[in-house]
Amino acid sequence: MEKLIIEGGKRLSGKVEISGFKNAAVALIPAAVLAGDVCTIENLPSISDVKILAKILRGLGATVHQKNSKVIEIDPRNINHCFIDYEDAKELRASYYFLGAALGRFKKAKVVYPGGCCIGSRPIDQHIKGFEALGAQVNIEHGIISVEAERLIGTEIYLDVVSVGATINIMLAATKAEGVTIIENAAKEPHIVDVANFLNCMGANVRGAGTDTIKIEGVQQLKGCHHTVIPDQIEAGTYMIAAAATGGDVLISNIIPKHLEAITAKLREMGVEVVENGESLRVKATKPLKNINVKTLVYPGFPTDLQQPMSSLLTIASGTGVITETIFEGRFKHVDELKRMGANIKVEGRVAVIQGVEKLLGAKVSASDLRAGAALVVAALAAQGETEIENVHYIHRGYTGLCDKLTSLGAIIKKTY
Ligand SMILES: CC(=O)N[C@H]1[C@@H](OP(=O)(O)OP(=O)(O)OC[C@H]2O[C@@H](n3ccc(=O)[nH]c3=O)[C@H](O)[C@@H]2O)O[C@H](CO)[C@@H](O)[C@@H]1O
Ligand SMILES: C=C(OP(=O)(O)O)C(=O)O
Repeated sequence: MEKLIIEGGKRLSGKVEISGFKNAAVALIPAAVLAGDVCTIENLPSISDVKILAKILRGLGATVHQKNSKVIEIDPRNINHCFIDYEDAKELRASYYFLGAALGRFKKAKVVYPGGCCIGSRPIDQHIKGFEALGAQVNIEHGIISVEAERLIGTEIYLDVVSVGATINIMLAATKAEGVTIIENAAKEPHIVDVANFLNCMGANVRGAGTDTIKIEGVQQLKGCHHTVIPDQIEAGTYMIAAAATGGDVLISNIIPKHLEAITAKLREMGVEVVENGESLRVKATKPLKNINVKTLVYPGFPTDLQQPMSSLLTIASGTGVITETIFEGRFKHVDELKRMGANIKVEGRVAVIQGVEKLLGAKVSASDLRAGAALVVAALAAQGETEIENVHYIHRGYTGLCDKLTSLGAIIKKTY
């Protein structure tokens, strides 16, 4: 089993280029099922979630050509069914996007209940509500979600909770429904816009993505297209936090600064210098940092996916900080691991109270999920001595070339097996 060994206490400096957004890429690949011709997707991250989705597509009959580590060509024309079994579906959350895409194209699909990070209960009732409103029958038996419709008819769907996954899934299915679908209380995350742009590039008619009302006018046929994935705001935020945690000076390039406003604002509140320059940000930190309060919210609020790395930074800031996790009730599993490194954190329900300590000390720790892994990497980079991180496969779900990127910034990090 792969482990990361990090010798902490090295100041990060230099330039790091951000890869394509995991959460956009993992929706775009299933969305290609809807296309009537070849789709080329560029700036893909090199992560295990993308590899699994490509494998699933091949299993369904698509021709998938990985032109290089960042570019994939998908010809979905030979797909004639959609059944995704436990072995594939359990590996990641985004397997649920095949439900919406295949429902749009074939009017039916079967996908085993999705996996993904174990960070709370993660129901999919809003996806189901949307599919049913469009006219589909949904059954869940033996862990398999089956959706089937004679016709999909556009309608108005109000989401009871703001859900990224439900917004995208309904958008995918509605793209080929008859008439107009309106999603109210839609999620506004940047990847919703990226998926809408991809669909529109194929000939769909999706308007309002990025606002809380999305209007989709169904079309009969979609074509192939070229699309470039937007930069990964969570990867960028993780490097910004890592730079701050090591008192570093790092240029984060290939980003959209607008997508990073919440993290930029919070780092500045801590005393970190963040300077925006076109498609890059320079993050410069001098210790000690001031502790702050952070509350996770839907976009444009502070992203839950950065809450765990951010909590590592708060452990070494002076004073007391409070983290309130409003999206996923189980997203504090990394806390016990941070405590092994000397962090002073008390969790009650959805709130973590963090009393900053002078330093963290390297220890043996284990990642429980993707961003817990990122949080432990941040803590290890800042800690005194050596940290050994287990369960690194979670980190590979979402970070392209983490070791190489960190090494180029001056970190001392190696893999062992
Ligand atoms: C592959 C992907 O893009 N994953 C992201 C996506 O996950 P995911 O799409 O699973 O997250 P959602 O936005 O759907 O979840 C937000 C909240 O809504 C709840 N909910 C969701 C759907 C539903 O049908 N019913 C319901 O109650 C969830 O339990 C959660 O409390 O958005 C999350 C929130 O930004 C991110 O942390 C994940 O990284
Ligand atoms: C929770 C995450 O991913 P997923 O939804 O794919 O489990 C994440 O990217 O932080």
